[in-house]
Amino acid sequence: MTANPGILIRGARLAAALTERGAELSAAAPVDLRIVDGVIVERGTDLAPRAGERVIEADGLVALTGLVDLHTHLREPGFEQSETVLTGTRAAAAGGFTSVFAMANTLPVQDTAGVVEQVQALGDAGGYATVRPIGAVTEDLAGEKLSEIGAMAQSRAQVRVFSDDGKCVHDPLLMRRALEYVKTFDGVIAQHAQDPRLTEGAQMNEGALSSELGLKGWPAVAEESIIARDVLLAEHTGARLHICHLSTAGSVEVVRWAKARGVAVTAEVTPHHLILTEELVRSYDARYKVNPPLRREEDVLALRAAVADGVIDIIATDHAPHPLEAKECEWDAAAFGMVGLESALPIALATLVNGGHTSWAELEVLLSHRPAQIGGLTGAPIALEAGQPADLVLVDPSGSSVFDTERLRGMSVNSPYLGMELPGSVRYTVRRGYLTLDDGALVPEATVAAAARAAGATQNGAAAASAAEHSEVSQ
Ligand SMILES: NC(=O)N[C@@H](CC(=O)O)C(=O)O
Ligand SMILES: [Zn+2]
Ligand SMILES: [Zn+2]
Repeated sequence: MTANPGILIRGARLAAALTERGAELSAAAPVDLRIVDGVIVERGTDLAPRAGERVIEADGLVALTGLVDLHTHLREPGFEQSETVLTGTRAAAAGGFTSVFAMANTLPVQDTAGVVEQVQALGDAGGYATVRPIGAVTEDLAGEKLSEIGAMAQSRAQVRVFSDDGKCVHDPLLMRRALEYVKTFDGVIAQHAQDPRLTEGAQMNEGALSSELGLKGWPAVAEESIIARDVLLAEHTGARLHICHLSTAGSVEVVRWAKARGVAVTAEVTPHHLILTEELVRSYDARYKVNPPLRREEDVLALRAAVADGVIDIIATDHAPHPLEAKECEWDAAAFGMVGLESALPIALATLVNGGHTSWAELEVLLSHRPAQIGGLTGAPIALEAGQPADLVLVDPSGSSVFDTERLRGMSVNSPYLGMELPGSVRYTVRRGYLTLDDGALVPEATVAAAARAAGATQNGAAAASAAEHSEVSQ
């Protein structure tokens, strides 16, 4: 029956066991994990290898449940010169991600059941990661009329997260209606908080430096005022609100206040807003042009502290690939956005774990459990123990290396970290019991696609097949 003889991981340290900030790896006992047919079937010590089993020696490696990115731009359909679902999920696997939520700013926009189902199917076929499409809040992201939220939620893609990301849902009545709508099925609105009037033509963080450089400023209040409004709307409607890419100290204070009031708000921060500052804009190198813009050192420190004290719930990459010509131009003409899937874990190590702001166990929550929970992702593990789905990542936290284009596995190279020395590396990614990243090398497409098909036939396949039958009957 078992086509796949399984995997035995020996001597890994579980992130979940490293609960103290600043703890050495030796604070956790090494454990072995046996994986068969997409499930962790055994956890113990000194497990004996079985015939045909792939043995991974994980001494010195940390095991986390597979990373989940709530904010990825996969660009397909429409912008395949930047990324495709396949290339973006390869980048995800290289970064230790087993699931990604794909933003809706594609062409056509992910604002119908047909488009979200297409994106999800492309993810399923590739097999490098679970792709959960995000639905647009408004038709064509135009901010004028609500999209087919219900149809997307009921589609095979079962959309739970809705966002006009790239654009702010600015009309307060539309925002209110969207929140009311998603509340009926426990969905969530992920807001790109940017007041469009306050940021017309804006190019970088507003302050002394923007004046000095002669670039139009993007004030912190453009973000903070939308967050303040939306947490009040979330409180009023009782719906779940998620704030994308928090970038200012003031935003942290607004979210802190909202949480203290009991509002159902969650917040994300990107790796780049945890490490980079506006000073980089002095170079006029458009790799540093991003939305929201890089802010001041004070903001970076406030964001790290907010992760440490739980005001910020998750880290999300906002992986935003762009072709060279969109970046190798004058600052004003360049596109906003940075790739981030492959660098997320090293940056999180550099800024949070190695800095003593979070433990490994907290990092696993920030990059895996909590984003899964916010996005309503089903079938993701909540612990690496027997009976759980085998989505996991093995990370080598030791050493550091220069981050170069070799490390980028998507189509675009607009990373702000090229040439920087970053700690740690992702060694193995296991999705549904099969390898997508093997000792730092991506597993070939045909192998992964075949493994995904086989995995579909055993576990989730049963549910998917019955859902498909059901939808055929009901059509
Ligand atoms: N973050 C970015 O700078 N760009 C994103 C849009 C967005 O996330 O707002 C993109 O789609 O390129
Ligand atoms: Zn955005
Ligand atoms: Zn985005």
